[in-house]
Amino acid sequence: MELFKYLEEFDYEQVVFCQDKNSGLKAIIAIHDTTLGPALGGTRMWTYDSEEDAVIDALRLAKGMTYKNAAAGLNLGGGKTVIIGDPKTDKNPEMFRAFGRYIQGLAGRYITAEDVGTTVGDMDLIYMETDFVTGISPEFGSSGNPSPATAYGCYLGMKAAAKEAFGTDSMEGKTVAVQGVGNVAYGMCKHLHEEGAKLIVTDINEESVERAVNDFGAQAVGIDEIYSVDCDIYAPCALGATINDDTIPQLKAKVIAGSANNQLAEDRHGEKLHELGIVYAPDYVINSGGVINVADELNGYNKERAYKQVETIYDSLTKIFAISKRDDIPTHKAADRMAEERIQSVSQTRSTFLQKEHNILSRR
Ligand SMILES: NC(=O)c1ccc[n+]([C@@H]2O[C@H](COP(=O)([O-])OP(=O)(O)OC[C@H]3O[C@@H](n4cnc5c(N)ncnc54)[C@H](O)[C@@H]3O)[C@@H](O)[C@H]2O)c1
Ligand SMILES: CC(C)C[C@H](N)C(=O)O
Repeated sequence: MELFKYLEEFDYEQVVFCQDKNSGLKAIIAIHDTTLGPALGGTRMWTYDSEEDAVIDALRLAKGMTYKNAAAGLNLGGGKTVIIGDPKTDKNPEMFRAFGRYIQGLAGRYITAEDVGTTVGDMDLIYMETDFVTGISPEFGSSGNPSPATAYGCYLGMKAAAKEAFGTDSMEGKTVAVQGVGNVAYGMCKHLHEEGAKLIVTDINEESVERAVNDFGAQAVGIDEIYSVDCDIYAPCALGATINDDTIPQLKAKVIAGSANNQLAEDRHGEKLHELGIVYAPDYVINSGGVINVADELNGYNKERAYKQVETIYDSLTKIFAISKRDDIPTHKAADRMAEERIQSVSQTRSTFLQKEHNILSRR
């Protein structure tokens, strides 16, 4: 790929390639934009088909974090890391310590946390080498695993989308088709089940499916069946790009609301959903509960304060749906506009030189 051409097109600030032969670390840290503050975004560990795929994933996810953090009202920029490898077989403590030293080298321009394939234990190893990591064990004064907060935000965001589509935000009797019942989706399903929703689930991991069937009476379906099942809401909670040319014609859902990052394969798929009258909750808004929760650590973590801020996801989505209707634009465009306006207005207030930035990392 022509890397610099891509960086210029989407205005990335920095990409760092990290290699440690001893531990097998191969990581890419992408920093998209730090106008609002240091770039905060998780670390994903995944087996990629090629190094180029890994670079592209890091870049797309980092840009998503810029928009997510801006739309969530956080004073944080966007960045993300991918570690190339199988999280089940390729991890070792030295790998995360080596990675922590690379983060320390960025001197606070980038702060990490969990994403797919990484755990609180991995964050604790990074913390041995750097302070610029969140989502570490609560014993250190941290918020721990961000998934429950993300799950709560997705549940509330789904209710806001249901209100838009069905005129009521009650989940009672609604059928939700969930793709991937991992950390976030399990918590989201718990909230939905408690409110009386019917669940249809799929996952490549059989144990995850069984857990949802046993705990919530969910109906299990095959991996490819999830798009076409009879349901009110489709919740993509695995990996990205599942809203595409193949899947859109299969959907019976009137709402798409789930935790996965980068759900639209391309922008035009968001336009197609708008044309079809399907209410799409933009991914980076509905799934911002986790980052809102870990970001609270920068002020000294307070769960009550953090969850109150997570609850604003409902109102943010309601506002986005209103802009989409008013201006007849797809919801993902309305969300982008909201995020870009915030970055633009803060960049103007920050044009005056200040010797020492306030409140960047007052730490736990
Ligand atoms: N964990 C968080 O706080 C958080 C925050 C924001 C966004 N997200 C996003 O939400 C998504 C889920 O995150 P998570 O932490 O629950 O991850 P996870 O790994 O715990 O769960 C993902 C689940 O999807 C399953 N899966 C993978 N490919 C699949 C496929 N093709 N079909 C069906 N199932 C498949 C996996 O087996 C796993 O059970 C990711 O896209 C992540 O980036 C997570
Ligand atoms: C907890 C966060 C910093 C990262 C999270 N995985 C996200 O995509 O939002």
